[in-house]
Parts: sequence; C-alpha cells; structure tokens
Amino acid sequence: MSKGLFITGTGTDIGKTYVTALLVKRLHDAGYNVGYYKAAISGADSVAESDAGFVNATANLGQSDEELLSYLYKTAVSPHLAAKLEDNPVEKEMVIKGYQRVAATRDFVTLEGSGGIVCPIRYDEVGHYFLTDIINWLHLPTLIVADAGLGTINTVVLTVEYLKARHIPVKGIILNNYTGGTMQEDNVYMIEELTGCKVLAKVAPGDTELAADPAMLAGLYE
Ligand SMILES: Nc1ncnc2c1ncn2[C@@H]1O[C@H](COP(=O)(O)OP(=O)(O)OP(=O)(O)O)[C@@H](O)[C@H]1O
Ligand SMILES: C[C@H](N)[C@H](N)CCCCCC(=O)O
Ligand SMILES: [Mg+2]
Repeated sequence: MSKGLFITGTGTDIGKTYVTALLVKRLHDAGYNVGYYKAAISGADSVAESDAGFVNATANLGQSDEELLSYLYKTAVSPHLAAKLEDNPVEKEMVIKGYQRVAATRDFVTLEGSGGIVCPIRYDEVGHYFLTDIINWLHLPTLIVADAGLGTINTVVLTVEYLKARHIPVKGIILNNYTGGTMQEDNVYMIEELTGCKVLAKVAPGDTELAADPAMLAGLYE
C-alpha cells in the first residue's frame, strides 16, 4: 500500500524543491521505492526545466514527464491565475488520478506544493481549490520547508497554526540555508518551542545530500 507526504513551505522560492530533491534522493539511494508528484507547476516552459524535472533528475527517479505532474503553466504567477491566463483550469479528478498513477508503482509518493500553504490552485466560477484541498482529497500529512534565517519564527508558526486549525498533520520542519550561529540556533529552539514540531533536518547552501536517517524520513509518510 503506497504512502504519501505533502511538502509545503513558508512561501515561494524558499527551497521546497531543493529540499524535496535531497529528501527523495536520500530515500532512493537507501533503496526505498520513492516517487514525486506535483499537481500544478507554474513558471516553467517544460517539465525538464520545472521543479518536477529537477527532483526527477537529482534523485534519479526515472519517472516519465506525464507521471511527474498534472498541470504545467509557463506564466510565473500563482497557479490559479496561470490557469486562467492559459485557459487550462485544474480539475479535481485529474489531480487525484495523477497522484494515484504514481502511487500505483511507488511505495512512497512525495508531493510538493506551490508557493506557501495558502496557494490558490483554481479560483473561478466552477471551483475554489487551494493546496489544503489537495491535501484533504489525498488524506496526506505535511512537512514544512522554511528558511533558517531572520523572520522564520513568524512564518513557521503561522504555517503550522494554519495547518493545525484545519486538522492537517504536521510531521516536522526542515530548515533550509542553515549556516548556524547564535540566531539560527535560537530559531531552531523557538520554532520547536512555539509549534511543538521537530526540526528534522537542516540544509546548508549548496548541500548535495540530506543529513537525515532514511528510516525516519520514510516514517513521515502515511
Ligand atoms: N540550500 C540551497 N543551496 C543552494 N541553492 C538553493 C538552496 N535552496 C534553494 N536553492 C535555490 O534557490 C532557488 C529557489 O529554491 P526552490 O526552487 O527550491 O524554491 P521553491 O520553494 O520550491 O519555489 P516554488 O514556490 O517556485 O516551488 C532555486 O534556484 C534553488 O536551486
Ligand atoms: C511562480 C512561482 N515560482 C510558484 N510556482 C508559484 C508561487 C505562488 C505564490 C502565490 C502567492 O502566495 O502569492
Ligand atoms: Mg518548487
């Protein structure tokens, strides 16, 4: 039976893809049958140039373009707007089928969100879909990627509170661009203290491996 994990972040450009690629690589290299799926990607001209192409290549997953995502938009804006501009709205069934297609062959399916946790995927007369709808449709737990630096206490606590208020499980946090020092070490403490969630790993600029136990990472999926 396949298990899933939804990786969200405290915003766009925060390092979700970079960290997801390292996490999936760590599992793949340890022999886990892991896959990747992203419902809607905006801001890329091709799959190869997109988040999905980066993760597929970095972790050497060997997934086909069709398997990696359901919607690809060229316009680098929120997916709901890109969908309107490119006349290709997200359909709930397409997302569910897209996930199920990967789950059919991979034991651990890793989904990446778009932007931060509040990201409209579709917003028109037919439907108002957000990332939290995808999480609920697929009954997924979440992992939060956040920057290690100044301002992260606020954005992590807000993201966790948003998810907790919707009864969505938060399995932990990974801090990106971690360079250590008094402030960042205190950020780790304050984030754990204020959210009750663990900082599971730290990624430094330029890291090519994730310093985390594969069995612990696999245990995050449900
Ligand atoms: N630890 C890191 N070391 C080096 N480069 C990084 C690191 N983290 C992120 N980057 C780079 O920063 C940029 C933004 O990261 P990334 O694409 O992972 O953000 P994202 O949160 O996935 O954005 P989006 O919301 O568009 O999906 C990318 O060019 C990525 O390669
Ligand atoms: C284009 C960008 N790189 C992401 N793919 C989408 C970011 C959506 C952000 C939505 C918002 O919070 O304003
Ligand atoms: Mg990304």
